[in-house]
Amino acid sequence: MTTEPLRIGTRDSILATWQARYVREILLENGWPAELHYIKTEGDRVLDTPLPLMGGKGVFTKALDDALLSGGIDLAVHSFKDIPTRMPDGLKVGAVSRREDVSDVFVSRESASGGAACRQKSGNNRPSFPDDPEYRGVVASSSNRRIGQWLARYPNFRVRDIRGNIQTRLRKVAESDWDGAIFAAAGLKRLGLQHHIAWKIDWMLPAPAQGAMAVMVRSEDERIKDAVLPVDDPDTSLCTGIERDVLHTLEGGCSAPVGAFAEIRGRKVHLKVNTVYPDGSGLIAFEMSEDREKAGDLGRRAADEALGRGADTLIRDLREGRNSPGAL
Ligand SMILES: NCc1[nH]cc(CCC(=O)O)c1CC(=O)O
Repeated sequence: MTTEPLRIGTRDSILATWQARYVREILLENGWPAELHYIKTEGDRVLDTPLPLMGGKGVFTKALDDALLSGGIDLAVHSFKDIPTRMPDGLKVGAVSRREDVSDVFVSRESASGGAACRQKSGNNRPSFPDDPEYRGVVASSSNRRIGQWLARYPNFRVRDIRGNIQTRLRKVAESDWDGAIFAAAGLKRLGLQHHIAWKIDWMLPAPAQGAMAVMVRSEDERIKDAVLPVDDPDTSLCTGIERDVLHTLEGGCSAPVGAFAEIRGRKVHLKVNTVYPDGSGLIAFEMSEDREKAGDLGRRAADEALGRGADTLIRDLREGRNSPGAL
């Protein structure tokens, strides 16, 4: 039995590092010392291109997949929502962590710099700008899903692209003349930056697997698969698996405007799905539930339901470069 520490591959952003350290703690508690290996991905290097234009698939994961396959690292820790639904040959998800807050939140120009002073009382998710459909505001996001859902609700907003790690994005918002930007609550909370949240966007559906971490391992590496098992939360694994099945069946990449959120309520799994054009038109939204024991194909069935309701046209239009229905 060797005593070499396990090698955990991670991106070098502070969120990625926090997540890799979280996994390292659990491994250590279970008798597996481990060290972090920092690896830059295309998504870290190329910061001047909007995410949906970067070819989507695996911009935050490919360099870590390659390091796993070549044996340079033993496991890789990711935000699960950044992992393409099509797994590279030879790799698999070995564990899915319990979820942080899954919601998307609004960081206003004021809360990006000031924080707590402008924070609203919890339970009050009222917008930080005039809640008037005529209001012509500006919101920043590089996610088609967030932009589409936002414009479906606030069609008079203009949209700005925003890239970079969490601190960079907070700084950009603070220095901007925008109303604010949309962030994942999970990232801000993990880093103790929740005081920058102005309000929770409680009507927005998160990305499939948002708020969960996933540990990637080599499919054949029994030793590492055993080591990472204590990180796994079976309920989160079930729910995020269903959400990712929706995206996979719709054949949307990680930049597809697909929201999906599954949660366990008693004996049932309850799933919410929506799809929308990035210009805010053509919103399709519905819910389905199924007994836990029979929920194995809930994600696929929900995707079929979405296709029947018109998501087939959306997927075709986006693949052919049309961002709104009928636009040629
Ligand atoms: N796409 C980048 C990304 N990937 C995971 C998170 C946050 C953590 C999570 O959602 O699990 C973020 C930042 C964001 O969306 O604001």
